[in-house]
Amino acid sequence: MHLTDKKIGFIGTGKMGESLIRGILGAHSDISIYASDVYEPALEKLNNELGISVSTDNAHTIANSDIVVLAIKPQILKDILARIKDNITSDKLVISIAAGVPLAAIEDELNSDARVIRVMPNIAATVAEAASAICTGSNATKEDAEVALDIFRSLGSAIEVPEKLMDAVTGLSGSGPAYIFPVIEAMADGAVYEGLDRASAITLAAQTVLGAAKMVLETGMHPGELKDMVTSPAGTTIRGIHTLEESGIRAAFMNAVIESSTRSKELGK
Ligand SMILES: NC(=O)C1=CN([C@@H]2O[C@H](COP(=O)(O)OP(=O)(O)OC[C@H]3O[C@@H](n4cnc5c(N)ncnc54)[C@H](OP(=O)(O)O)[C@@H]3O)[C@@H](O)[C@H]2O)C=CC1
Ligand SMILES: O=C(O)[C@@H]1CCC=N1
Repeated sequence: MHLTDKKIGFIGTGKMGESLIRGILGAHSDISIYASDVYEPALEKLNNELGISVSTDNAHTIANSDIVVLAIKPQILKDILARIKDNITSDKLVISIAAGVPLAAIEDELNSDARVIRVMPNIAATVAEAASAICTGSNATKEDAEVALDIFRSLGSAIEVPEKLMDAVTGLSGSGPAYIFPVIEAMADGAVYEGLDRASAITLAAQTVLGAAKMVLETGMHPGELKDMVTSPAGTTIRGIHTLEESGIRAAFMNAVIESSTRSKELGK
């Protein structure tokens, strides 16, 4: 099975829908993508820039697709599912990326044979560096899971997890890019304070985050050990680390992930 044999439809072309569409087209330029949304200017932009087929009619998108990605807000998911229920036949694979919404809640709104997979990607799909996790619904086959993993691995990395861990994934990697953007901005601010120009400061800060992440992924070393490689005794780095620890950086990041996971659980209720 090749992904390019599949036609993918997007319901919702907001921030995440567009990110996934751009990422998928970057990885598979000849794939057929259909998309619908209520906001016509967003559709026109995607049609003009990417040449994909667009419509304001979700039924049209579904009819043309083998895989239907639900990229709409969790709060309106139930309403939309009720409206598209009879368009989702068992020959289609449904992928929901809605934060918090459990597979059972989605399956309850669809016909009993609906094949559903839940995925938590992140916005870095735009540049094929997303970190995604998937879990499978009661009718999804092994092949469906492979198809979903293929799609999201082509957008970065993807793993399968038990559904009970999806809120933790949401708090960590789903929301995570938004924790790191301010870190990059703030690090650059520090260098601007010290006299570096803004553009150079942002480039150096972003490359520093990218390089640190790549070292963790490629060396397999523990982040603490990598940190120790940078901190010379009585050097510059340990002074910076001391300040960060005084500011409670570890608790701040842990709490961000925990609070975001808690909000994901709330969205599922
Ligand atoms: N943003 C992110 O980084 C991530 C988001 N997610 C999940 O992705 C989903 C989408 O989030 P995001 O892209 O940020 O949200 P957006 O609001 O940017 O996108 C949702 C889009 O759906 C449109 N829409 C509303 N009603 C309908 C309808 N009836 N039919 C078709 N389209 C409709 C909205 O239009 P309008 O605005 O006019 O209402 C909007 O363009 C959410 O469930 C979120 O939890 C998951 C991982 C990361
Ligand atoms: O903030 C949100 O709710 C969505 C889900 C994960 C990232 N953005």
